[in-house]
Order: sequence, then C-alpha cells, then structure tokens
Amino acid sequence: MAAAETQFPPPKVLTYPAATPPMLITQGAEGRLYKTTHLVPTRPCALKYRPPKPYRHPILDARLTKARLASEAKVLERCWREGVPVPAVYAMDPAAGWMMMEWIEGIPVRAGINAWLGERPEDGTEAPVVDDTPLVDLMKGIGTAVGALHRTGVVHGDLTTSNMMLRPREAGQANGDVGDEKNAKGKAVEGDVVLIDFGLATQSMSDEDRAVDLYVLERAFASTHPRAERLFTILLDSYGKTFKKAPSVLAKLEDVRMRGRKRSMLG
Ligand SMILES: Nc1ncnc2c1ncn2[C@@H]1O[C@H](COP(=O)(O)OP(=O)(O)OP(=O)(O)O)[C@@H](O)[C@H]1O
Repeated sequence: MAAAETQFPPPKVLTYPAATPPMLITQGAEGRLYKTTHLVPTRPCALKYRPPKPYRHPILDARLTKARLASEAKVLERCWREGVPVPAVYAMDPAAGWMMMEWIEGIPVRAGINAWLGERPEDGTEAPVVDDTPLVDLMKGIGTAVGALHRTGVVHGDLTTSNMMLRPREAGQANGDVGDEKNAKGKAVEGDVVLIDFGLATQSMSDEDRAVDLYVLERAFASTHPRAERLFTILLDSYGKTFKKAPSVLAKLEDVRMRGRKRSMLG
C-alpha cells in the first residue's frame, strides 16, 4: 500500500478537506482502488476510480466510463437488496468516474486458500493426511455465494478467488490477532465470502450464462489452486442446492466443459 497523493492525481472527491487521506490499494488496467472513509472518519470505504484514458476519444471515453460504472453500481445494488454477499454502494458519480462502496475487511479468498494449503505438494503425490474441514467449509461458502448471485439473475463475468473476499467473523481476525499456529492456519480460510469486482457483470437468467460463469471459476480455480482442485466438486454440490434451476445449470456445465475441451484440442 502506498499513500496515493504523489504518484497519480486522485479524483477530486478525494481532495476535499473533509476527506480522509486516501490509500491507493490497487492500480489495475482499468482503474484504481483507494481506501478512504465515507461521511464519518470511522466508516471505511473503497473508492473505485476509472481515470480518463488519454488514448481514447474524450467524449467516447467519458460515455463508456459512465455507462460501465453505472451498470456496475446497478448490479451491486440489486444484489445487495436481495441479500447476495456484496459490498453496499455508498455513493457514486459515474460522470466523474468514481463509485464509493463498503470496505470489506479481510483477505482475498485466493490468499486464504494459499495460506491454508501452505507447502503441500500437488494432488496425487504422497502427502500426509490433512483434515481439510475448514477448506471444505469455505468451498461450500463459495458455492452458496455464487448460487445466491445467480438466483438473483446476475452473472459475474469474471469469477476467480481474487474477486472474492473472506470477511472475518470475529473482530480479532482482521488484525491477524490469532492464538496458536494451528488456530492461525485454520483461520486463514474462515470467514464469510463476499463477492467483489462487478465490472463485467450482466443480468441474465440463462443456464448457459450461469454455466459459463461457473466454468470460468472452475478453470481459474484449477490454475490458481492446483493442490485443491479435487475440492471443486464440493463447491458445485453446494451451488446445486441454492436455487431451483441450479441442477440444470450444473448439467449445462458439462456441455460447456466439453466445448472447452474440444476448443483446447483444436488449439
Ligand atoms: N469493497 C472492497 N473492500 C475491500 N477491498 C476491496 C474492495 N473492492 C476491491 N477491493 C480490493 O481491491 C482489489 C481490486 O478491486 P477490483 O477487482 O474491484 O478492481 P478492478 O479495478 O476492477 O480490478 P481488475 O483490474 O483486477 O478487474 C481487489 O482485489 C481487492 O483486494
């Protein structure tokens, strides 16, 4: 993390005297994410900022940024209203390229899983038997969160374990305030799954779109966490129980996988 003020000019909303000095959390291809506060200094928030793109025509750029941010906020609001675990939207100015949302404490699910797996060798190699119950519970939690999302008629478009946060259930966990080593390791995968980054999300009720969403997650999971690949079925089992049409989405996933395999065989 770095103080944001020097490297890039922050959006105007972060330069008002009342604003808490922003911290630049990430600088991605599309935009930046700052940590600051909303209304009161005790309410942390995430500010997503899409700066103007110098290589794009300014009118087109402003129109695209506005439309994308507005659509992301709309999807988030819909999810939040329906109880899907996502950050609440606090404020936005799509024309100025920013959106403020609830700050989610914790770590990305990717980091939690990797911390849990530690130095373990790849699946299939000789390894001591480990009780994976905490990781199994997390896989169920991810399946339930994605199921809740699909049930509301939203597909994420970029499901990965980096686009999910693991929100601690107890106050101490966010600060790494853990007891003995075993306890600390178990806590790496403990918490509630919160879905983030809805920049590519769309509204859809189709089995095909939902199955593609799951397929993207399956592929991302296999390449990010090869040592836990066999646990993906647990995620799918829990997804299958979340809404009436979930079993037909899982059936569709078979077709999507088949097409994926054919495509990779053809190169
Ligand atoms: N509401 C939030 N609370 C806490 N941290 C967040 C929040 N939203 C995003 N982050 C952190 O910022 C990172 C980037 O956020 P996000 O993926 O939404 O931005 P992005 O610009 O769309 O990124 P990308 O270019 O990777 O798509 C996340 O990986 C996460 O670590």
